Amino acid sequence: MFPWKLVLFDLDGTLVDSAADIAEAVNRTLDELGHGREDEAMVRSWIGLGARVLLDSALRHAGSRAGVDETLPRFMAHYEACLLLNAKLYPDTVETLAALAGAGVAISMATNKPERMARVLVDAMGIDGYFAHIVGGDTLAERKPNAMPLLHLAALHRMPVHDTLMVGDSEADAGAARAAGMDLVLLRHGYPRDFDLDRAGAVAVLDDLAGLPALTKPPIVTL
Ligand SMILES: O=C(O)COP(=O)(O)O
Ligand SMILES: [Mg+2]
Repeated sequence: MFPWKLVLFDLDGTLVDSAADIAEAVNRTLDELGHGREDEAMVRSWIGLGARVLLDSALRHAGSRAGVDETLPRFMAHYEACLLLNAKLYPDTVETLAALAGAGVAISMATNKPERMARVLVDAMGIDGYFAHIVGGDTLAERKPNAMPLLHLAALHRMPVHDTLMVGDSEADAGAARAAGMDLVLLRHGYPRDFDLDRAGAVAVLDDLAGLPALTKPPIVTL
C-alpha cells in the first residue's frame, strides 16, 4: 500500500516540462529591453523561486538597468503568452496521477508559479481533475521554501504532516518539505539549480514519475 495519504506535487520540472516556454518569455522580455537572448540551460538555473526571482536573475545576468518592479508586468504578459508554446507533461505523469488517485491517495499542488498561470497550464495539460487544491507562488503570504504552502494544503485536507509527501525537483521543494516536517521525493528531470538532489534528505530520488506509486517508506532507524 502507498505509505502516504496525501501527495503535494510541484509543477514546473516535476509534472510539466516548461523550461523552453519560460526561457522564451525571458528572452522576449530581454529583447524588448535591448539585451541579448539567454539559452535555455541558463534560464533553467533561475527557475524555482517564482516569477519575480526568475526575472530578477535574468535582469542581473544581463547587466540591465531596468528594475524588476517596472519590468514585471510585461514579463508576466510574455510568460502568459508563452505558457503553452512547448509545454508537455513528463512521461507517465497521467498514469502516475491515476494510479495514486485510484489507490485513494489525495492529491494537491504546491507550485511557485503564479496561481492563475498554474491553473491555465494544468487545465491545458488535461490533469486539472486530479488536484483538489492548487496553491501558487502568489496565493499565500509565503511561498516555497517556506513551509506555509505545504502546511496550508495539509490543513485543507485535514491531513497530518507525517501522512503527507512532497514531490518536487528543486531546492525550494526540499526546503519547504524540511520546514514542514514532511517526507520528500525528488525527480531528476527538473531544474535543480546548484542543488545536490542526493543530499537533500529525500526518501527517494527518481529518474521519472513511474516509480512513485511503488515507493515504500524507509524504516525509521533508531540509534
Ligand atoms: O515558477 C517557478 O519559479 C517554479 O515553479 P514550480 O514551483 O512549479 O517548480
Ligand atoms: Mg519545480
